[in-house]
Amino acid sequence: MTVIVRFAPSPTGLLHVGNARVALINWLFAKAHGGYFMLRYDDTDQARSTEEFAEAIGADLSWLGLVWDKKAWQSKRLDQYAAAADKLKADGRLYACWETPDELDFKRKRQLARGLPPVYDRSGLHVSAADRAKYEAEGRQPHWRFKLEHKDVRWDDLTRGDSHVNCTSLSDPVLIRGDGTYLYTLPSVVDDIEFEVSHIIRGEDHVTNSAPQIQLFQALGAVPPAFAHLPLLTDISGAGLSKRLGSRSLADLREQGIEAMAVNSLLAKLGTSDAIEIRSSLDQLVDEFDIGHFSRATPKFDPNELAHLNAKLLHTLPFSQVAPRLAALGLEQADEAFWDAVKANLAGIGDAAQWWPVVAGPITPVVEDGAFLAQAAAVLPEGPWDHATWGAWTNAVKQASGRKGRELFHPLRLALTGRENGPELKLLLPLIGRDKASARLSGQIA
Ligand SMILES: Nc1ncnc2c1ncn2[C@@H]1O[C@H](COP(=O)(O)OP(=O)(O)OP(=O)(O)O)[C@@H](O)[C@H]1O
Repeated sequence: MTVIVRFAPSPTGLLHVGNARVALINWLFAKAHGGYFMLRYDDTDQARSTEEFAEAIGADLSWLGLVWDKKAWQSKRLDQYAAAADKLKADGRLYACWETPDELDFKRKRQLARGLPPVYDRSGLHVSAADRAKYEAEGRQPHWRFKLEHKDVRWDDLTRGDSHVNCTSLSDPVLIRGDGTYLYTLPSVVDDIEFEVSHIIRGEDHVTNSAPQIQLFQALGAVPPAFAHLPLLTDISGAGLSKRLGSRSLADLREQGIEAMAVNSLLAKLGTSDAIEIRSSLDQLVDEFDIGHFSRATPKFDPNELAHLNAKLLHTLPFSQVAPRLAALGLEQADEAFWDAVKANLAGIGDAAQWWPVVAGPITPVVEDGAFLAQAAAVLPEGPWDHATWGAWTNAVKQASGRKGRELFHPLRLALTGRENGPELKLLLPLIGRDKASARLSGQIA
């Protein structure tokens, strides 16, 4: 069987880390099984969907490296949904209902007051021709419900195991609103059939939808795909994430200097039995992927954990990979030695910019003890300088001054870099060079 999966966001906001986790797991599942990943915009809600959000979602997925094999827009496929609706009507599985929202509300309240579950009573099935004519004359538009079979629907969920929903306790779902627009269910199933989706991997928010959807697959003459419902990712406080509220968006993370592979490394392993470690490529995550490793416990997104992974990742990146990005930060002259010196001290790649003046100048040195610095300047070695220079020089300063430890090193760092702490001076010193070092030790801006 060819594995075909889809990520189906509504373009109503920016992707958050929860959406990204589902997209990534779909993509990894497809690639681990030699299959295909589809991006499908669930944009039938024309009022809230925008082209800008659709583009931003595509850009976010591309940034993560989740290249899609196919892309579709539900708003361009309305004819297919109408054809499916016609078939369901002809088969007696889609029926018109004429209640107004107030009438439905009243019915629900009455049922609840009698201690009954607020399940739709199917009165739409028994509307007389006269009543129908009356409603039409009043200008009412019917909404359309899918007639469920009142039975238990079971499926073997790849994450939740044996799952079932008793459809007797569900209202027949509305598939088409009074204004003729489609709710999520019908377009989703029609697309999954047409695009031959083999596995639906999505958030747990869709578990109860699965039973009516399975019946809908069958009513449209198709075999339902396999399902995996993953627990929803929450914030560290346990609060939910929402695309519409703009929480934890990928765009924000990118803005903060977080690397795509740091996000992928975290989201591919969060909520699994595997250790969370930095991975430098999606291929590595594909090799390690097993959907059976995802647990049912609610995973929490911890920004500090991501920041920590990001710093670790930067440490592993070769200069060839970061050179264009350093250039984009205005550091065209930064070379491999600079990158190797600073990479361990960056929270985000943008931080490299703050270290550039330390090697290229000018900076204002911090002079704590001028006499000591003069003593140190006097024993500065002649060039050429390399990684051994710092050790040789500080040994000489130690001999000359009798200082050691922090008392020896800290004033040198303050003078040479103007900062309390930072990259290893062994690596920085040859980049600063003798002239600038000497000037800074005497308190000059250099
Ligand atoms: N917090 C979350 N954790 C994991 N998956 C999620 C989370 N929220 C949504 N998803 C999944 O993301 C996919 C895209 O869903 P959808 O576009 O409806 O996102 P959403 O964030 O729920 O949107 P909105 O906030 O606009 O309702 C679905 O598979 C959905 O189950």
